[in-house]
Amino acid sequence: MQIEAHGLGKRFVREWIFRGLTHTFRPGTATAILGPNGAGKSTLLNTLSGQLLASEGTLAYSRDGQKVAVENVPPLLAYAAPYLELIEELTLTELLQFHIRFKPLRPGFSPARLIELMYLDKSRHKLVRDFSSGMKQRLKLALALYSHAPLLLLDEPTTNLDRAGVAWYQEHVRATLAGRLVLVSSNVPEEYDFCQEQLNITDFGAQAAR
Ligand SMILES: Nc1ncnc2c1ncn2[C@@H]1O[C@H](COP(=O)(O)OP(=O)(O)OP(=O)(O)O)[C@@H](O)[C@H]1O
Repeated sequence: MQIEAHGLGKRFVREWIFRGLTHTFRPGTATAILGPNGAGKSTLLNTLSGQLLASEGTLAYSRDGQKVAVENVPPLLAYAAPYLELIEELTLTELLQFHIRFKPLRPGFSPARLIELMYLDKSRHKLVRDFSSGMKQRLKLALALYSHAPLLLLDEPTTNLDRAGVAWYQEHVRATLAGRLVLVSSNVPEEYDFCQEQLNITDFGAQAAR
């Protein structure tokens, strides 16, 4: 998956969040989107993935040299972020079975395998509502990392994770990078130290929370 942004800008009402962003995000690369709180990292991720409409500029998506229309991006996208909700009324097993009907897992992976990888065997029949915040984050990450999707967006991926959880993230993000376009929004080096590229959103007019 490749994303070409040209002169990209996003404004909420009269406030420009970023402007003039021209960059090609190439397949098989991982880019860290850096910047202070409130600068617009999440807004940029959502704009790049077509979930928010850009206020100016253009975005072009392609996969294996073929153009991809913006409305066809969602099935190609796996996304983990603090503001994306899990279905709390389901048990872990029910949630995985429901989720994979819309977002299949990578070939060779099953819900049972994912539960093992997350070390959540004892919680397979527990309601997601009753998970700790760290367990929920590990679940969100596993669903994104192990989805069969060529575009992976990770927004503040170690939110709520303890040391063991951070080590788990680092192991599994590296295990699932190959061939994907990965964008990580972060302020924490341990979340993005595998990224070959860095893009600082303040270079495009963004400012800290105001
Ligand atoms: N839907 C919206 N309407 C109006 N303003 C918005 C909207 N979404 C975000 N903003 C504003 O855009 C700016 C950037 O927010 P964003 O969440 O993208 O920053 P961030 O860099 O991801 O922050 P953090 O590091 O704190 O998560 C903030 O000033 C925020 O209030």
